[in-house]
Amino acid sequence: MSRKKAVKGKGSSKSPKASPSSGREGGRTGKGLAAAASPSSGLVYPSRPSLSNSGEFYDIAFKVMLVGDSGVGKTCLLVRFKDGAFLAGSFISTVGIDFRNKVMSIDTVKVKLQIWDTAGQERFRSVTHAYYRDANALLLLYDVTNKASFDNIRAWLTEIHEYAQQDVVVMLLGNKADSTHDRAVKREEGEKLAKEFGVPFMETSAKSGLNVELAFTAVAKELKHRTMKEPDEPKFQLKEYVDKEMRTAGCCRS
Ligand SMILES: Nc1nc2c(ncn2[C@@H]2O[C@H](COP(=O)(O)OP(=O)(O)OP(=O)(O)O)[C@@H](O)[C@H]2O)c(=O)[nH]1
Ligand SMILES: [Mg+2]
Repeated sequence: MSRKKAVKGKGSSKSPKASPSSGREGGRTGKGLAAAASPSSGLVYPSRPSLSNSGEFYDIAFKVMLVGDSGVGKTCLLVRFKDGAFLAGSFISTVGIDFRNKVMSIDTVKVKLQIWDTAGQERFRSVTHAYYRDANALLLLYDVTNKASFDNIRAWLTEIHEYAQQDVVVMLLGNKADSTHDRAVKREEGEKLAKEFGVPFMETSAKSGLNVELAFTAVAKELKHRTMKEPDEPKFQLKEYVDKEMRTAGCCRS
């Protein structure tokens, strides 16, 4: 993780050039705009808390990207996490790239996640590539009711290795776990694939909220520990944390 792009102070957060200056904390970039924008690192090391656009103070910030095939539920997962709601009804495919911010309390630290919602459609792939290098974490989604989206995970991981930072945090999420009747991918298959690639895994549901908070919290904890770890503090074990949290909650929590 690069520390060089430190940003300090109110309103100076290095948002991508295409980000809005007012209104809701998020923005959308169309294809051309996104390709022209130079996405900056979301990492912030202020000596005192910074103020996010929504008026919330935070101590440290990271960029998280949602990736995976079109229709797997990336936008819905983000909306569930940010607003606690589910976007039911017709499917509106993301165009280009979009982002929302959320400040979380991790231990005693305010962690701002700048969450980039990418378009899964093939035609936007070059836009997504431009953003990989600044991502601190990637949530890679497939849809448990769509086998093809699961089969494509290997290709996504190849792409991640090609474009993302070497130490990027990657977590595999099998979304739409609420759709028990339409399930096409067993949980064990997801677990096996994640094990093969050495990444943490959980099933989620943007509809029910299952594990949504946990997925983002786990990533935020990992990033915060990497950055602020005391010399004598043991290394945070992301996979162990996820496994323990899921066991404690009987595998299913919202
Ligand atoms: N049952 C169920 N449906 C979901 C869930 N998450 C998303 N959906 C539905 O799946 C469809 C696609 O969701 P989106 O979040 O727009 O998918 P996306 O990954 O953002 O797609 P792109 O923007 O094209 O990359 C929508 O009709 C959602 O209502 C879920 O957890 N459970
Ligand atoms: Mg979308």
